[in-house]
Amino acid sequence: MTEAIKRSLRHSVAARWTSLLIVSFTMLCGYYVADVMSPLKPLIEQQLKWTSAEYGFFTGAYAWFNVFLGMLIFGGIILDKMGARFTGILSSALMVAGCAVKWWAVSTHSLDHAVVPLLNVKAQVMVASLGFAAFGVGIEIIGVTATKVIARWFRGYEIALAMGLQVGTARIGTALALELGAPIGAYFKAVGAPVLLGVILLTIGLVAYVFYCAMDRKLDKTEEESGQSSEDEEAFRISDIREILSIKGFWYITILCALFYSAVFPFLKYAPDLMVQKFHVKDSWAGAIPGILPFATIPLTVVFGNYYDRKGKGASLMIIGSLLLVVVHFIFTVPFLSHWTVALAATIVLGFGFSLVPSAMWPSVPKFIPHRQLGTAYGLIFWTQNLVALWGIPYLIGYVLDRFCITGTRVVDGVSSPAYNYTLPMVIFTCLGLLAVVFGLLLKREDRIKGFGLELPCREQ
Ligand SMILES: C[C@H](NC(=O)[C@@H](N)CCCCN)C(=O)O
Repeated sequence: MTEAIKRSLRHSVAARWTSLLIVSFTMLCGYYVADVMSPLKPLIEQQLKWTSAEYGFFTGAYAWFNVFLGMLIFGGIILDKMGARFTGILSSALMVAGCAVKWWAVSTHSLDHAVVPLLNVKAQVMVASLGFAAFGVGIEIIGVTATKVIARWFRGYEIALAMGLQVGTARIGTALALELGAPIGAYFKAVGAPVLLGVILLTIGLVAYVFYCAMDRKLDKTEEESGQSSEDEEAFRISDIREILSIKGFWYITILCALFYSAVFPFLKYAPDLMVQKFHVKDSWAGAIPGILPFATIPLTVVFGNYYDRKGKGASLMIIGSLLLVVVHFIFTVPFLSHWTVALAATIVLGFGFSLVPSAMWPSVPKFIPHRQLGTAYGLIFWTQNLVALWGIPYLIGYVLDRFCITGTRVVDGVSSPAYNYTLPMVIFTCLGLLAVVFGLLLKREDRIKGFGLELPCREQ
């Protein structure tokens, strides 16, 4: 056997980075579609005559199947049992199909005036929501798949930088959605136009992933030839779930993830309204300051990922990131700090927190979970995150706002809507951040006891 055959493909710099480029592109397309409806809310209300409650129903559909049908947990298990090629293609195809259904629902007139019996929900809202729910399964499972793919290719190399680059690239999708969604919709005078662009992007993402599959097959072959595939090929057993759940560090990182993202993702959903209600920003500029966040995280996630690779300190980075979150939310809580420049400065600091934690969290999991169980482990983490951060907390904040925070009525262009005091929701977000710090500290202590190596560099020196 020649030396060239003996070496696994993952030792090739070009192959490693090409694989990263391809899966990151597929993720970018997914994040575009995940966020493209947010800037379209006013157009949806004008053209499709959806109410805010209907928009909220649709937005929440993202997590329906993931959480209540346990699709994320099954997805992780399928990934470990069937591999990245099967799971990646399946989830990419699901994203395309889900987005196509959503596009059809918001573009057709055949659903006009139809209502779903018993549920009393407009048929258009329901069909769009079901499409979004299917898409939600696809994007979350491809997220787990991409993370496991990167862990495989970059083990012993720049794993945190690679994961940071993947998350940073995906956030370009979010930034594109926030920046381009409304102008495209307005230009074509159709909510469906930016969604159709999403279907096209996802189809290109699927084709790109098919190319990745060829590389993955080649990687399998070279790993086999070089005798490095034993761990990966050991079959996944259902009892592995028990094994994963018996690791205290796994629980700490899962709870930290749920708490941290609960103080970020739902906050972002309400941030434009907070800007208007507390910081007296004009309605038409409501999204301008929160919109800075994805841009700030794109380079920062990469910088902190690179730092983790070279210097380590993963648990400390997660604690610092969570602390920044506490500081930012506390600033948003203080009633007299209401100048827009305060909001701008706080959002920039939030960008640091929102980069520090993801760039240290995701590459830390392979330090204490074996590769063959990684899909299941990430699936369980994402499931908990979906349950708490993408479904439970947004619902709780909406309830708290309606029940305890209405202070009067705002009238804009002759249209009246409730005026809210955001102090209580911001106290909740601050507490979530504080709890995230506590679980970060617990994780760091567990790392010291068990020696996971979270404070050590990821890159073999
Ligand atoms: C890597 C991580 N991904 C997630 O948290 C996903 N479960 C949610 C994706 C939401 C897309 N707007 C991240 O994005 O930090």
